[in-house]
Amino acid sequence: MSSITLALSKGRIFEETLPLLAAAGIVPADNPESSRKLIIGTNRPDVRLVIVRATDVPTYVQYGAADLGIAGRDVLLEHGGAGLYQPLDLDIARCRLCVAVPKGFDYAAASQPGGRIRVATKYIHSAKAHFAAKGMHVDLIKLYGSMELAPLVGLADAIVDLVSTGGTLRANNLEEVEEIMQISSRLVCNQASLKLKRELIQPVLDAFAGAIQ
Ligand SMILES: Nc1ncnc2c1ncn2[C@@H]1O[C@H](COP(=O)(O)OP(=O)(O)OP(=O)(O)O)[C@@H](O)[C@H]1O
Ligand SMILES: O=P(O)(O)OC[C@H]1O[C@H](OP(=O)(O)OP(=O)(O)O)[C@H](O)[C@@H]1O
Repeated sequence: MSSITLALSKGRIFEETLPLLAAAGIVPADNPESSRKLIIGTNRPDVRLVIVRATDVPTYVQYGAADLGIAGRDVLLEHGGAGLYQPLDLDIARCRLCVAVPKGFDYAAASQPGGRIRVATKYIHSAKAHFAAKGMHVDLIKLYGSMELAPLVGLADAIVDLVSTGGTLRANNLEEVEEIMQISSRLVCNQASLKLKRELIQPVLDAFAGAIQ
């Protein structure tokens, strides 16, 4: 019997995907927050979930280890999207990619064409494209977490990071100075899977599309 595998990350994406899965008649058998299982069955024998790191979702789908996945636009832009069909913006995990600096830092002066600053980020590709379009010279420092700390301890002048409520910036005396793009999560599909397993995948795509508010 043919079956489909959906790659999801724990936390907000899993939580916000549950109603979409429900609309497709799919109910996970375990909660990844409490279970250590990495492969989670569902009420449907032909659908299973694999729980992976948010940044690994596109890779699992690209290589066909998962047929479908849900990943943020931020993650997809860094991955590049090779081999992935992106049929749906699910409008979940909404936030924005921003430039932020310590309060009082004169970003307007530093960001004049020809200006040079040091920027810490996990989003090297998107940051590079943004600053290149502004004609700024930027030394990018790759971090994997807690970007907000970098300007506070002299590692960088600015950060490029995700902002939602702005609470993390405020708590660390930082301010947003530029929005780079709006972010939400998308459904991605392995291109070969879509051809070979269309009869299983299409109803899931249709149910998700119908459930997006
Ligand atoms: N504060 C936020 N509010 C809303 N959506 C967010 C927020 N932070 C991140 N996201 C979105 O949710 C996705 C998953 O974020 P999550 O925090 O679960 O993983 P992560 O910790 O960024 O990734 P990794 O585990 O690979 O380091 C991000 O790629 C982004 O698109
Ligand atoms: O504007 P806010 O509402 O404060 O959200 C912004 C924070 O959210 C994200 O981190 P996340 O919550 O994913 O942190 P974690 O990965 O450490 O859980 C992002 O990297 C910011 O630090």
